[in-house]
Order: sequence, then structure tokens, then C-alpha cells
Amino acid sequence: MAATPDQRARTADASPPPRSFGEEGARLSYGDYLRLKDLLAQQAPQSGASDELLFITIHQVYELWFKLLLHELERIRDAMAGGELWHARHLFRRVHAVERVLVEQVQVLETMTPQDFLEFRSVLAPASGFQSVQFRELEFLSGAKDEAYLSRLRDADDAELARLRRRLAEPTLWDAYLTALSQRGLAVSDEEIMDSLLAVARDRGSYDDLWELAEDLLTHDETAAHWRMRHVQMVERQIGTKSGTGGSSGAPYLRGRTRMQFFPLLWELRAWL
Ligand code: HEM
Ligand SMILES: N[C@@H](CC(=O)c1ccccc1NC=O)C(=O)O
Repeated sequence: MAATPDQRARTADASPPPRSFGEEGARLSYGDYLRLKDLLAQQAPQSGASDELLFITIHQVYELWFKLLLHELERIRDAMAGGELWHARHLFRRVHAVERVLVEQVQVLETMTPQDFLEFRSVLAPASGFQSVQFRELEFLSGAKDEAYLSRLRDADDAELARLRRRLAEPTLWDAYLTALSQRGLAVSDEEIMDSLLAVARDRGSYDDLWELAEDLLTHDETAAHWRMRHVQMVERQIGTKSGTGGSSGAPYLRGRTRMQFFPLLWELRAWL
């Protein structure tokens, strides 16, 4: 069999095989690059309960994914406003995949029994998911801006409050979608927006990219609703009708939140088609 160009070159000058890719710099190790010493030192259970490590780990994993989602959703917003619809759609595929993971991962925490949760639940109060700054940032960026939540963040520091205020002030995904519509000559005033959305839906030949982008927004909205429903099911399974450590009514409050829509007009559009 004929030698490959690579084999020929090696036998010709008898030089040692090249070092494997990445060895040239030889500065970073796996643990250094990923800051594993710091990362793996961040789980500090407050009780002796065996399942508290699971509880902390799952929340930290959520927060890491929230961080990535904020990064990608910002890029999506900016791509939409900048007319780069293909790029927004590319990033939406990633966002949807992560969001499906967020929903699926609820089942990991559901392996905990309510009895085992009660072993450490009392040490958690008054902490609760209410205080997740990144979760609220995701809602604000998606269009559900509700300033009232700022007052529920008991222990938020100045930097966190500033981040939320910035999210309240900056354009949402919906604002960016409207910019994309107007760049294509479509009217976006309150009175005209439904007609524009209908025009996009009815003329896929001219507006397919805008239609698909609206579908991506809707999938983001739908998957967020799936998470809220999975979360409240998990809550009912764990604490039933008890009120929450964060001071809400618990499951009834969370059931109310499942009706929230980021993009109500995209849902309403269906009725007019
Ligand atoms: C044993 C599991 C869990 C229980 C029993 C539980 C319970 C609750 C309750 C009762 C609330 C309402 C606020 C309160 O009064 O405390 C809440 C809110 C919240 N929880 Fe959980 N939770 C659990 C797991 C999780 C996980 C894994 C996450 C992931 C980050 C999470 C994120 C949130 C968020 C973001 C809120 C605020 C929701 C909103 O205001 O719409 N929770 N949770
Ligand atoms: N709110 C929950 C406690 C809880 O799940 C929690 C506590 C501290 C930090 C994050 C939490 N997760 C979601 O609310 C409860 O009432 O049992």
C-alpha cells in the first residue's frame, strides 16, 4: 500500500513524530484551565444531611447554565437588532438545547425524598429561588420586566441590583425582533404589529427568516413554561401545600407563574391565522 504523505515525510528525514496538538505551550493543565480547585471547593453543606450536596450541586449547575443562557440570549438580541437573523437562529438552537437540559434535570433532584429534604429544609430559610438574580435577569431580558422583584431580593449586593436595573433599562428580545421587522419595512406600532406578524406568517416566500425566528422565540417561551411546570410539580412533590422558605404561598404562587408568556402576541397570532 502506498505511504501517506505524512509517513513519507517522516521516513525521509527520520525526525521524531510531532508532539501531539497543544503540547507546544505546555502551560495549562485540565484543572488549571477549568479552575477546578475553586469550582469544587464551592459546595458547602450547612447541615449533616446526606442529600444537601445534591441540592447544592443541582442549583449551582442551574446557575452555570443561566450564565451561558444570558450570554447567548444577549448575542441573539444583538444579532436580531443588527439584521443578522441567520446568526440569531444558529444561537437559538444552542439556547433551546440548554433549556431542554434545564427541564430534564429536574428529575435528578426528584430522586430526593421529601423526608430527606426535611432533614435540611429548615436551615435554608429564608433563602429561596426567589433570590436567583440570573433567573430574574433571564426573565427581564426575555421581556417579562417586573420591577417589584427587586424588593424581594433581600441580600442582593449593589452589583447584583445594578445588573437587574440594567436589564430593566435595556432592550428585550421582543424589542430586537421588532427592530428586525421594521428593518424589512414592516410596521411595528401597537396598532399595526398584528398585521405585520400576519403578513410574515402568510408570505413565507418573502419572510421565511422572520417567521422561523418568531418560531424560535416561541420555543424559548414554551420551554421556559415547561420549566415552570416541572418546577411546581417538583415543589408539590417535596413540600405539598406548605408555604415557601422565601415567604410565598409556595405551590399556589408558582402555579400562577406558569401562565406567564414572554411573547403574548406570538401566541395570540394563532387565533388570527
Ligand atoms: C426541593 C426542590 C425545590 C423546592 C421545594 C422549591 C420550592 C420553591 C418555592 C416554594 C418557591 C417560591 C418562593 C418561596 O416562597 O420560597 C420557589 C421559587 C423558585 N425556585 Fe425553587 N424549589 C426547588 C428547587 C429549585 C431548583 C432546582 C431551582 C433551580 C434554579 C429553583 C429555582 C427557583 C426559582 C428561580 C424560583 C423563583 C420562581 C418565580 O418567582 O417565578 N428551585 N421554589
Ligand atoms: N423555597 C424552597 C427551598 C428551596 O428550594 C431553595 C432554598 C434555597 C435556595 C434555593 C432553593 N431552591 C428553589 O427555591 C422551600 O420552600 O422549600
